[in-house]
Amino acid sequence: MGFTEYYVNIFVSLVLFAFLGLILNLFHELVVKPMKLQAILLKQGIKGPPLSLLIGNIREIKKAQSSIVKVPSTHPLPLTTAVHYSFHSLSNGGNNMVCQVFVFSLGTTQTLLVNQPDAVKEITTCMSLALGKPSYQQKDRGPLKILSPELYMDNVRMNLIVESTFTLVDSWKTRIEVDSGIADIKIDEYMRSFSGDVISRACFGSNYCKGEEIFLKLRALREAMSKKGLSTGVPRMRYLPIKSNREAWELEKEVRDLILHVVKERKGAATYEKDFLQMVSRSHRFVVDNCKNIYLAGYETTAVSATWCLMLLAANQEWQDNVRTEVVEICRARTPDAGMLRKMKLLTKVIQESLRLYLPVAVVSREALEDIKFGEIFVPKGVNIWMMVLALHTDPEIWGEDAYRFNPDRFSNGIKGACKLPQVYMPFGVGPRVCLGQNLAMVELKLLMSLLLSNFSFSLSPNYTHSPVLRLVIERENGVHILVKKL
Ligand code: HEM
Repeated sequence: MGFTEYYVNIFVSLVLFAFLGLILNLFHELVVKPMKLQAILLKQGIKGPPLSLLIGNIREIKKAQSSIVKVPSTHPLPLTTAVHYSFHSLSNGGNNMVCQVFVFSLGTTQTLLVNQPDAVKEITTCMSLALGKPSYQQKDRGPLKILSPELYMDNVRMNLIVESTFTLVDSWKTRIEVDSGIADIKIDEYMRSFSGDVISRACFGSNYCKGEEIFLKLRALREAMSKKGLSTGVPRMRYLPIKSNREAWELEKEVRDLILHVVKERKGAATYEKDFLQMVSRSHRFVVDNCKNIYLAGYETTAVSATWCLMLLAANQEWQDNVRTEVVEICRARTPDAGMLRKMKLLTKVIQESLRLYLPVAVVSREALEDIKFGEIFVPKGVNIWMMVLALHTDPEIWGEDAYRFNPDRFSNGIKGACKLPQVYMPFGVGPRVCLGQNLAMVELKLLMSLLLSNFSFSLSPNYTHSPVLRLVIERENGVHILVKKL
């Protein structure tokens, strides 16, 4: 054997070994592991739809989602969000050992869906003990910590939010003038611009115009992913070079470039010292991932919450009038500050109730990082646990007969007084990975609502149809139309 031939043979053998290793690894990840996890769950009587290779039961999930019950547009509104029925319809028998859980698989991942209070008690404990990390998210919060609102919700940031709110108020005043006194406004885009503007200014030191391209691309990315069922989480399938993935990769690259551009600009302009980007000085990948998280986590969520809250105020005139009276009395024609916002008890109750019924994030998820036990149920490491917070927020056994009704008064004695199991109220999640922006979000919502209420009155437009749908967040399929009048 010649010298060259010898090396070629070694090279070919190495390639073959590597290929074989890859095939074995894929077989283990895609077939052996999910089957093993499913067998452990099955042994305990926890069944799920049959597992099909690679795509799991994504088809069933999609089918169930598309058959969501549409709630008719009637006044007063039936506030049943209907969305969670799509998940209930997937349950094949459930299990009544400790809780009603059922398993479904997202591609190669086994997921337990939990919506029973007994199990939630155990799960929230597990979350608080940091035994799980949010599924499909980075393990380390990293520089996200700097958003800790106790530290950073100060007057400067507050003023930035006020500026964003006034931009919105002014644009509505112009619309009302053009429409001779009363405007029929589809509020969704306005709420998105507002929320995007706040994130851009308060965390990234730019305004919505600059951030807009990033938000639009992120939205397109989100849509591309949810269209293909990828948002429901099939981690390994994300790497296959199929058309939808290639589209998503292209968008991801564009978002990355745009974010890095903002980062570079920020480095050159020393303005607001607590600006998020100035505090982050690690690798590009790390910066981009964290910025993407903030843009995504803080943008749609707040926009959607504001939209639903306004819809509820428009549909409940008495509450609207009462909250307006409270705001006017506290503010006395001054711009609200932190002290004034704290005194707005009625507004706080309205926002809490709105976040109960129309919480943007319907599912809080964790991946078991080690074997754990929930009551009698053994959950092996690697299984994802999805908590259907939406179902828990509207369970009559927890909230009483009027669980589906808009009744902010239930929060008169705080969350503890509002329901039997206060730990199930978790619009911002729970445990060590609880939402980092919750205080910022509450301040945003309070400022926005108080300034809108002191400038305008609202009612539902005849063009409004009640159609909440569960995508990545609970949003409205046809948008929320309200009639807005200047006071
Ligand atoms: C009404 C508005 C908002 C709602 C309802 C909301 C809700 C949530 C929920 C449910 C989670 C998951 C928590 C868990 O898994 O336990 C989360 C995570 C997160 N939120 Fe929010 N959020 C809102 C606004 C914001 C804002 C304005 C920001 C930042 C500017 C933000 C930043 C984050 C971040 C960074 C995380 C990930 C935390 C981690 O993984 O450690 N959120 N949010």
